Amino acid sequence: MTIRVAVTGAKGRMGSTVVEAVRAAEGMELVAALDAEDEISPESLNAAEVAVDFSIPSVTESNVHALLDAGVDVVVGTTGWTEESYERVRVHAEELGRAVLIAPNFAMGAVLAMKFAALAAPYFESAEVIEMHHPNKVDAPSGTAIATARGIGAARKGTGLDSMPDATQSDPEGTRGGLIDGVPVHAVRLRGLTASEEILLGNPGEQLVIRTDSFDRVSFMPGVILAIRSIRGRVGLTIGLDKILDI
Ligand SMILES: NC(=O)C1=CN([C@@H]2O[C@H](COP(=O)(O)OP(=O)(O)OC[C@H]3O[C@@H](n4cnc5c(N)ncnc54)[C@H](OP(=O)(O)O)[C@@H]3O)[C@@H](O)[C@H]2O)C=CC1
Ligand SMILES: O=C(O)C1=N[C@H](C(=O)O)C[C@H](O)C1
Repeated sequence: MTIRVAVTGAKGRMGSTVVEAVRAAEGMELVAALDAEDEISPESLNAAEVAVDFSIPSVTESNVHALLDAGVDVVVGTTGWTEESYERVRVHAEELGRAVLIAPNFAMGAVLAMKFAALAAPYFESAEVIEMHHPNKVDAPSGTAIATARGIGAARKGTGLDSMPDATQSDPEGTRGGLIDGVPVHAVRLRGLTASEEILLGNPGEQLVIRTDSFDRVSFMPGVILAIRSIRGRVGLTIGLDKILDI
């Protein structure tokens, strides 16, 4: 059976790539391509069953609520989510018996890098995350870096690795990065990049580096298409593509 798909943020870098991917996908039909100027309503969604949101961090939550009210399940790649906004969407989706999947990164390499980092984290004294993106990105740090740092922080809990070795006493310019769950996170914006992340893990005399690079936005498309196919039949909020891949 054909899945009727709508895209919100359809004129953006990711949205326009998703539009092409849905058009090319077997068993899917693109029935609506909405952007900033378009209202989200049952009419504008044109009987879509699943909507994919790649808009901007400041509007994604309200888009998701509007999409749920309009009667569709929602796949979200937009960043900017907090524990509070997750909770509001979880409650709304459960009330309506609908499904929302929010993933900070749909690229296989990035999903696995987050997993590998959490797996390695309890065995290293030091861990730092460096995310590197194109200079048009509006948010920092990246959603992927936040999720990576949270995964590392959670994996270190209860292991005796209370804090990381760091003798820094003075850093008036904040060059040691931002701390997320105790993990230093550094953001680079560089012309020529698309999306990269490096996780550095250190012990006396050794280092493990986990690196993932998206050179092209096509890297995110297999994950987005898989999410569209998998979301039907689920209820409530799912966070992360790893849950769909069951890894
Ligand atoms: N999960 C993942 O795998 C990935 C996630 N991302 C995330 O996806 C998001 C989008 O990134 P990117 O495509 O580069 O950004 P862009 O700025 O290229 O695209 C965003 C689009 O959304 C539009 N928009 C603005 N307001 C609304 C609205 N209310 N409703 C619908 N659309 C709206 C923008 O229009 P206008 O320009 O007129 O404001 C623009 O066309 C970011 O949060 C980014 O971090 C990116 C890559 C992969
Ligand atoms: O804005 C981007 O480009 C990306 N955003 C996501 C993020 O913030 O993690 C995913 C990927 O890194 C590309």
